[in-house]
Amino acid sequence: MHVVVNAAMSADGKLASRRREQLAISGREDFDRVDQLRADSDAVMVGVGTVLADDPSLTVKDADRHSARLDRREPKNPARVVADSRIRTPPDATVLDDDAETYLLTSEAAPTDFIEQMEEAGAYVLAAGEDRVDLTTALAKLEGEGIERLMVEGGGELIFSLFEAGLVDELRVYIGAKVLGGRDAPTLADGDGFVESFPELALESVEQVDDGVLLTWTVEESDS
Ligand SMILES: NC(=O)c1ccc[n+]([C@@H]2O[C@H](COP(=O)([O-])OP(=O)(O)OC[C@H]3O[C@@H](n4cnc5c(N)ncnc54)[C@H](O)[C@@H]3O)[C@@H](O)[C@H]2O)c1
Ligand SMILES: Nc1nc(=O)c(N)c(NC[C@H](O)[C@H](O)[C@H](O)COP(=O)(O)O)[nH]1
Repeated sequence: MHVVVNAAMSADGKLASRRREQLAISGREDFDRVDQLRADSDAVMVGVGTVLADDPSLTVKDADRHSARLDRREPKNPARVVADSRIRTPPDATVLDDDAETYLLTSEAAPTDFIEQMEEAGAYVLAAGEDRVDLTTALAKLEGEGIERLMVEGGGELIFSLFEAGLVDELRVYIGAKVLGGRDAPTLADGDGFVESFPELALESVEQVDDGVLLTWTVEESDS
């Protein structure tokens, strides 16, 4: 599986303000690029923190253009994937609508009645890990479902865990022309933070997009 993390951050490294509300950091051209990346992916993944904060749809917005470009007869949305250890996704969340398939990655700690509720809403529930989603096992299960190209849209907790597990192949960061501040505002990689060995990146490209910059990095193999 090829895993691309894509996120937009402010000039001071924040994914959102301290209120954790949906906030456009990207401009139009960058949102178009994200739409294309979604269209080119088999699935788009977020953590449940992003579902609770933004209620995203994670669908392709300009489906006609991308299906023509990809020579598809019918427009097709990528699957949606939510990392949600104990199932906090609300039953009326937009990611559970009929516009795309949705996989909910949970742990053994997820209550059975919540699992049933999600399945009734049409989601495929995959359990991996005891208290928290074991991302290595969960992504292997997704690969078994035919997902080869996975795009991760955040947030910072999920992105940190994916780096920690050594699962990220590529990082695309759009840096927008805003300063958000806030010591508790989410950043690109939150979690507990690394202290001894740090994921190393190789810069592939630097590009001006809108009034910001798009950085594309590949992730170096770790020695450990
Ligand atoms: N600017 C951007 O590109 C962008 C993208 C996505 C989200 N955001 C913002 O980020 C914020 C949400 O980010 P967040 O960090 O709070 O939440 P998140 O989306 O990273 O979700 C974290 C949650 O996922 C669940 N989870 C399950 N297994 C996990 C694992 N192994 N590791 C980590 N988490 C696991 C946990 O319940 C955890 O609390 C919102 O403010 C949203 O607007 C911004
Ligand atoms: N690329 C990007 N630029 C931004 O400025 C921004 N705020 C996000 N945020 C990502 C987050 O995951 C959002 O929740 C989804 O981008 C919403 O997706 P929908 O439009 O509902 O499909 N992403």
